[in-house]
Amino acid sequence: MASTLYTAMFTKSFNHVFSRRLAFSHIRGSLKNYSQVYIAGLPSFVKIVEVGPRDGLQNEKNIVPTETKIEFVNKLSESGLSVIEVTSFVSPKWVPQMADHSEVLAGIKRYPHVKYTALTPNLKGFQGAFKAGADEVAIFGAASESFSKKNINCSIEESLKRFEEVMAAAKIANIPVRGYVSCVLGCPYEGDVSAEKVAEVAKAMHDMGCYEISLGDTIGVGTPGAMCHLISTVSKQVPLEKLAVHCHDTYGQALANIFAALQLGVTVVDSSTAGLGGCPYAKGASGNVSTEDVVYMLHGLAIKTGVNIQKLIEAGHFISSALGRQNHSKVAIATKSSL
Ligand SMILES: CC(C)(COP(=O)([O-])OP(=O)([O-])OC[C@H]1O[C@@H](n2cnc3c(N)ncnc32)[C@H](O)[C@@H]1OP(=O)([O-])[O-])[C@@H](O)C(=O)NCCC(=O)NCCSC(=O)C[C@@](C)(O)CC(=O)[O-]
Repeated sequence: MASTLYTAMFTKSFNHVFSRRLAFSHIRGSLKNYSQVYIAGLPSFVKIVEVGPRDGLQNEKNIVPTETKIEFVNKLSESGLSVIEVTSFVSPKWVPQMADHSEVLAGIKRYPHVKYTALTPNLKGFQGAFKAGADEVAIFGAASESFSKKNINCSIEESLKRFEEVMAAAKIANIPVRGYVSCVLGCPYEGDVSAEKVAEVAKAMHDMGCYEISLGDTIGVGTPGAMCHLISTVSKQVPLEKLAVHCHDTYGQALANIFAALQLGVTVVDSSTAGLGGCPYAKGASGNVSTEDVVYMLHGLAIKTGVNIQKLIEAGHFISSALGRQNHSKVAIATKSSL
């Protein structure tokens, strides 16, 4: 079924329902004159959820100074992103890097076009995030029992009970809640994860009131076919317009997987500037797909994002140099070397 749908969409695309918007020749390294080609069936706008300050930094061994985190978030805000996941209110014993969550939220410049969000695994986390002024929070579960246990120290069922408490408090406080499901295309401990299990957990989180469900390929093992099967299966339980994809790029499949999801109607993509990241409880997981590369692809497909890619690249170079790391965005590397 998934493959039929996918083939149908591809055929439709290649039956030219694609057209060139700007016929400028592509100049390597240029961010202004790339060709824009519109392909039918793709959305006209994609919302980017920037997770660099949280997912990107949480795995850093050395504690990143709070001032650096604040400056990174401010630079990201200036790029036009509409959602920035700033930090997480988790146990500092589990993830010491996020222990300065409240200071970071207090120190950033707030732009009216940006929603500043935080991860909250339980009621204690929610209370902290609310007090610190997070605009939204996210609960995070998994489709794999072993990962749930390693990541948040409870079973899937127990996690859903904890999330109910967060949902109830968030409802009273009028704070929107996003839901993550991890290990949607594979688990570092269990291997294959069934799309039906993902759909079950996603439905539970949607039913309890999450306004959006982000499907996390935590260890980046998925391929476009698996992504199509996943989206087709989950969208039978959760409306397509409520789904987001969150792809790590461990096997270099992230952009292809995102493209596949867009073709099936997904319009929300999580990504991390400079391709930072990895989950401390997912051995072998590399960074998220880089926001610069996602935005470059989307703009090349004539899909609007509201993001100024040049400013994003600057934010990526800033954080990479602050961390003393190679920038993992191919677009950032290409444009830097061409200057
Ligand atoms: C969930 C817990 C807290 C359970 O951890 P626990 O040890 O089972 O918690 P507990 O309820 O038994 O409490 C133990 C201690 O932790 C404290 N505590 C309890 N809750 C909090 C809190 N919110 N903030 C601060 N402290 C907290 C609590 O007060 C107590 O303190 P003590 O009395 O020992 O001094 C722990 O497992 C945890 O913090 N896990 C977080 C792990 C994490 O952050 N992982 C990375 C994010 S998920 C991810 O990256 C995947 C994602 C979202 O990006 C999508 C994808 O890629 O797939």
